[in-house]
Amino acid sequence: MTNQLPHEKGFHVSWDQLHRDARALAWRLDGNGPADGGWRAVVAITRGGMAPAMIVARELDIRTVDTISIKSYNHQTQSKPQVIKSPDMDLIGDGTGVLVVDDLVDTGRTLEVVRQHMPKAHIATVYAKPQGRPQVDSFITEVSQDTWIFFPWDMALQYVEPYRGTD
Ligand SMILES: O=P(O)(O)OC[C@H]1O[C@H](OP(=O)(O)OP(=O)(O)O)[C@H](O)[C@@H]1O
Ligand code: HPA
Ligand SMILES: [Mg+2]
Repeated sequence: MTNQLPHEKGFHVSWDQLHRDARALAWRLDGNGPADGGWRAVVAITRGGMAPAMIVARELDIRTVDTISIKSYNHQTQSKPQVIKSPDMDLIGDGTGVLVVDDLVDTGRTLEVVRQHMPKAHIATVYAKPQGRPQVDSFITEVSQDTWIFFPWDMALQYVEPYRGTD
């Protein structure tokens, strides 16, 4: 394992910030579902989409929640996206009224696979990078392409040296 980042900048997101941003996403989506029936299900893209999907489902009072599992990274190295597990397609249909939620879109390759599965679903992420933006229907915060977003489940509190150092 290496500590070296392929990106110049780090954007560190706390649980509190993630909660606020996922709530903001839910509020943005509220009332924007199809006129006949609104949002009827949430599909979380595992694993990173599960925490924001839970918050969005809670805010919008949606109790039908499924998952799609797409693996596209090993640590910070991208490989060809693979569908490991599909949602219940009897429930999802073509995706009308379905909210697909992920933590972020980066290159957009994960969401390309999702769109093939559920062409009419609404895809929402909390964070977005410019290259992936065309793949996402709603998001809250954009960061630059050379930023790596660190999520709270990948971090821990730890000691840092004082700014002026110690003798
Ligand atoms: O837009 P892309 O370039 O495809 O990248 C975005 C995807 O990559 C990460 O998931 P990852 O595949 O690492 O799995 P994880 O959610 O289980 O961490 C992230 O959670 C998004 O799902
Ligand atoms: O910036 C990122 N942070 C965490 N996971 C990711 N997967 C793709 N891009 C990112
Ligand atoms: Mg993911």
